[in-house]
Amino acid sequence: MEELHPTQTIDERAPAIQVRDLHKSFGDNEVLTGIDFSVDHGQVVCVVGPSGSGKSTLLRCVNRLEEPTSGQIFVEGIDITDPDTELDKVRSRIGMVFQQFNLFPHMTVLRNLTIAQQRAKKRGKAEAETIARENLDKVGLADKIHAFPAHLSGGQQQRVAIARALSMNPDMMLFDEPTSALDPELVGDVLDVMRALAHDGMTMMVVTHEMGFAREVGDKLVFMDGGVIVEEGDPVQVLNDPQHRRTQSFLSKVL
Ligand SMILES: Nc1ncnc2c1ncn2[C@@H]1O[C@H](COP(=O)(O)OP(=O)(O)OP(=O)(O)O)[C@@H](O)[C@H]1O
Repeated sequence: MEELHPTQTIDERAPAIQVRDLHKSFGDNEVLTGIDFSVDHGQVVCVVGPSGSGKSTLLRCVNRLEEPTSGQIFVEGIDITDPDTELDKVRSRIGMVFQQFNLFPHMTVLRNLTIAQQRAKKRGKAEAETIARENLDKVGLADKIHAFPAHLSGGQQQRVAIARALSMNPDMMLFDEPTSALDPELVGDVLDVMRALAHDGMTMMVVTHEMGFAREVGDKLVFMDGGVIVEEGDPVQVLNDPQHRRTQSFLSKVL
């Protein structure tokens, strides 16, 4: 039997995500300047910080949409910065939801959910459609299966994007400002879906300024500024305890 390289083996006891001394530069602009943190299985970690502080870059490094300049990132014990790691296998364990939904506009909702399953997971059409229907039901959009994205509200499109990510059976989900592009009245439905996922035990890393969500389901609140984590802790404590005044001062300006 082929021997596995140690860093290629999933370690169930390891944190879901562990980041060590992560640096990322674009040219001579160092955007992440030494990030250390971890996310345990089933935890919900919310990330806040000013525009340009590196929040999206951090998420994008975790699923290797960006290549770190230095440092290490372990996903379930696998070092994804190791050149020997098969990135596609690790990426398939991580679902990502973007601010702008990123649905294919020329495809129906159903096709948006089946295409990656068929291509990346090699599922047959019938199986992919069954899984798609289950996940659309979960986000309350079973009746929109044949609609095109342009005929849905922003909130509905984002719920389709969440259902699409779930259809790949991820172990964890990364959300990059999932409600920032939505009209205020549509935010609640998306947050309800995310709350339900959190209650089901999904491991989640969420860039968001929705502090009601962080308080209610977040296990950790991380404040980034200038490419580093400035403060972190239990959301209720970070939001109330004077010790975390830098996070509070930032939030008081943006909320
Ligand atoms: N592909 C890229 N090429 C060059 N610079 C980039 C790239 N991506 C991000 N940056 C720069 O990195 C810095 C951090 O960007 P990032 O998007 O991670 O911040 P952010 O905290 O998520 O901001 P926002 O809240 O506005 O989305 C910014 O100065 C940005 O211009």
